[in-house]
Amino acid sequence: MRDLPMAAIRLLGLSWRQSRSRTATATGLMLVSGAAMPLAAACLRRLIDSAQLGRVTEAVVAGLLIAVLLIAALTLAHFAHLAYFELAELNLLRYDEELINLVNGSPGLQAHEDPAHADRFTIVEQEVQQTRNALQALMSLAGLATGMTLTTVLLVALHPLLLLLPLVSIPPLLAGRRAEQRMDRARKAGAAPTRLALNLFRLATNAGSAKELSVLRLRSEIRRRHAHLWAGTTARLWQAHWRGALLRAAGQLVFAAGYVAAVVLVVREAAAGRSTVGDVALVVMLAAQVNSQVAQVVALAPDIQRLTGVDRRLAELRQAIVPTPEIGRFAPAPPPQRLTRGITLRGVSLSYQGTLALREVDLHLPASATVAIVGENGAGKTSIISLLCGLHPPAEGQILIDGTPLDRIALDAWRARIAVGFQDFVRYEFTAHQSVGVGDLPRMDSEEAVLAALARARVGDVIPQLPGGLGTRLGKSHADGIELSGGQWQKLALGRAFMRERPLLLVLDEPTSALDPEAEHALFECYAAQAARTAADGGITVLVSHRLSTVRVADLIVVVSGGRIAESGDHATLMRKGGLYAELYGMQARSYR
Ligand SMILES: Nc1ncnc2c1ncn2[C@@H]1O[C@H](COP(=O)(O)OP(=O)(O)OP(=O)(O)O)[C@@H](O)[C@H]1O
Repeated sequence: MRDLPMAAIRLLGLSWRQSRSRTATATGLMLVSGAAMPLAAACLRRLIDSAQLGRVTEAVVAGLLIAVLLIAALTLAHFAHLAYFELAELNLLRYDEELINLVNGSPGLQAHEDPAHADRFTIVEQEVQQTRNALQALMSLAGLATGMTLTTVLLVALHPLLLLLPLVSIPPLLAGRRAEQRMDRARKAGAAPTRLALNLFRLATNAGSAKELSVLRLRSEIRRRHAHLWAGTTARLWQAHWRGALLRAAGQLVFAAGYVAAVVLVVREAAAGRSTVGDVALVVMLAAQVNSQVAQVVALAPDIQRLTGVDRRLAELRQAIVPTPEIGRFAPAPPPQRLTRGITLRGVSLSYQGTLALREVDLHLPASATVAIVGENGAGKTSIISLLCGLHPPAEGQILIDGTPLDRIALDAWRARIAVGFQDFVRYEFTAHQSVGVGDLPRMDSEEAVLAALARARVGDVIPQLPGGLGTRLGKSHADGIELSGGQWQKLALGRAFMRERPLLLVLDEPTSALDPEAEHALFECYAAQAARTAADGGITVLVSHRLSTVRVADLIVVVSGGRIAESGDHATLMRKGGLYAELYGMQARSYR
């Protein structure tokens, strides 16, 4: 409860910053609309008493005022709605921007991979939508507070005991709060299964997984798991809803008893001749208003109380984002213009949520070299790439770029000198031009740069296959979007990787896995050419591959096994050594025969 005022102030503060005129208009209209009904009741008393005393003019003025106030009570809230509806949309946009920034706020990928963080994000993502209702509820509450204050003043002026009438409105509020806490707990407990169920839903409806699900006949198994998770979450929510409804009903009953007592009290006062007929009418009308005011507050309470949940979880999310590591006494250095020595990993270990994926890796990638990283699935190849790109900090050891530790180099500037084609590349549902162009944002709009990158990557043949050429919209999020094959998407990703012209590090992580052998062959020729361009700046080309025959031309082949460097050297040296590489190479050569 203590957090509620702060959460409300923060939401109103955000609204004020988004649009002062809309906030002021909505609040002003709601305040007037809230005051209108109690004022109309006061005018009614004046009308009845004046009519009894034969004061016609006074009675007519009171009657006209009642009409104006009723119109205000009935219409102003609608005009206020127009203003706060727009405000709520502006707020949502701001929250979305903040969430995008928060999720991408840490320098590495740890925030994305932490399951607790993912849970919190899932909840916040859903709950910020509720700030729309919370803002409406806060505005309505401002009007109600004005109305309730006026009502209380008018009631107390008639009889001090009538002050108890608004007080008996507190039990329903407390009951509402308890009910909402139950719902909050149920939602929190259901976040992880909901995430799993959504994942299964996406799997079951995603075109990409349709083939595999059909062939493996997994559909009913996925449906069964999805239904099971969903049923568990729904049952928990339903139970919390049901108990909450009982609590709220008990609170309302307490108020109903107080209302009956107030009406009886006023009728007795009138019978004793201590009040006028107008006073009786006033109390009957105000008591009914208190009833409806409290009912409205109780109805609004869940929306407002939910605001504390959103606010708290947003604060937790902000705190959970790992701040950019302190550089301490070192100012971040720019990356070198060109590499002269190369990149060195010294005693480097990497862990994912406490599990070691790389152990004590010592490795030197010489400037201008073409390096191949090979090894079995899960050996740790992509983990090495991730370290080089600064996506994960090493748990131990150092990465040196021409002798300067990577953690002392400005990360954004280092990444700007990397060109990369990831194994799990992104399928940007933009135009084909943009999907390639985003590989080098400053030159994104240049058709010449995009075509040159596609040519360097030797994947230019993908463009004539598209109905609208470079302008073709890709993916199903566009009504006229074209879906591409896995290989076509990968070709665009490769073009993207070749957009940056002079990278210090060009990484191609299994770039040919979805391509046909002909495309693969063309590509490897191209790697050699690209490596020569990159090498002019001392740039290093790193290629991760499972196909050993294609990497034999590399200057340095690094064999990774079980998170360690098993051996390294050029093809001839490694074959002479007769170790793991020679064994794997022999096996692959035999299987291709
Ligand atoms: N984000 C992650 N969170 C947790 N564990 C991870 C993550 N990424 C990789 N791992 C684990 O780290 C180990 C090394 O994975 P990595 O992706 O580096 O292997 P790889 O050699 O590139 O494999 P592949 O050839 O299958 O792509 C594996 O055991 C993997 O399960």
